[in-house]
Amino acid sequence: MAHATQDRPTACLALADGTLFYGKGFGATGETTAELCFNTAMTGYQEIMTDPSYAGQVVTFTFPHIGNVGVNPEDDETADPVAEGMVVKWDPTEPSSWRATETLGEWLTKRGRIAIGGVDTRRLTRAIRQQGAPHVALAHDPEGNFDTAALVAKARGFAGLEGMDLARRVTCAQSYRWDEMRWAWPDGYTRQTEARHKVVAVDYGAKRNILRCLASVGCEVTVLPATATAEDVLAHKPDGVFLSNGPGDPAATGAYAVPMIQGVLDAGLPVFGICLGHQMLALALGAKTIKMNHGHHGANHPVKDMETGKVEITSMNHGFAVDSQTLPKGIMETHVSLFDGSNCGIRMIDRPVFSVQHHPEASPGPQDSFYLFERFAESMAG
Ligand SMILES: NC(=O)CC[C@H](N)C(=O)O
Repeated sequence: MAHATQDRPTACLALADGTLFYGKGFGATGETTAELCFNTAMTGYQEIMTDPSYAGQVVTFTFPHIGNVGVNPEDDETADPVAEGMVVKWDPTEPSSWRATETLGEWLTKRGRIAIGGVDTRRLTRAIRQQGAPHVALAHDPEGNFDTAALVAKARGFAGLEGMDLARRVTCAQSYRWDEMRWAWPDGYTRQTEARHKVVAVDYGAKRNILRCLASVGCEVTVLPATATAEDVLAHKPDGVFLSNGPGDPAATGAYAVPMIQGVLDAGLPVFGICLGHQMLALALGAKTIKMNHGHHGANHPVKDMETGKVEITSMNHGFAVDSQTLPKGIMETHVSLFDGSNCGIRMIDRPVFSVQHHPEASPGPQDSFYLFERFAESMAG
């Protein structure tokens, strides 16, 4: 009997269609509801869990060995994990890295995030690919008591990310100066340590490494909350404006971001956007965004630069996309996903206003996309 008790599942993942996955819980106990996505990256689970763009989502990791290098204070993309929970194949082993200060489980527990191990993540990923990102409830109970009908009902009750403005939830409370002039890359890759360009970065859920990358190409960065107006931005007399990544539906956040962006465009400033920032720049220029079936989440996504013909290996994390069919005249499609042909970049033909769907601050390439930061800095040099 002791054996049976030990094997009793302590976590349950319920999909809205009634499918149940059982496993071993780690991290916090309790319940959460979210949209479920899968991420194919082999490294960077800590950066993924702390990427604010994952708010409202539970992440299934397709790579089986998650947690095996522990967690450390340097790799956070923001102060807290913002993904709602994680689903993994194997239970994490003891960390084997000199950088580890905690186990993944301890770290998740402190931050109130639930994880389930021992799940057939291949089966789950196939289900996500076939049906689209499902709504789920994830529960962790050390006693293994689950009211599965109630969990399925909670999964069904989750409103979904469409129409959700989550940027307001994860943005900074107040403006601040990004003063970390430290290397954006572990190998010390940097271009510029002296600030030459005044940049306002509007924070819809910005990853720290984006701000580091801006600093490393010579930007003095002032970060403003998501709800900043064009007047708030222009009051800083910036040389250029950066629009960050972030969670939720671009159309919902666009309700207040688009007027701000249009005001900045009217002022004639260079603009650079990443991910949610890209989607909202597209909205401000008159294009539309759509919800994807299961999105792009991983660190091996090939993106073609249509102007040079070069392919960049990129990091991706998005569930919405710019509909390239809706790009108005004067806006060119600069980048395209080689996985499915979806839009990955735009620019105004006659002005230094551009944005990309992928994450040039992340480093699978490892530096394939860094030129975008340099392009932004050059556009402010005149
Ligand atoms: N990483 C991001 O900025 C994500 C943008 C948007 N929330 C999406 O899922 O498409």
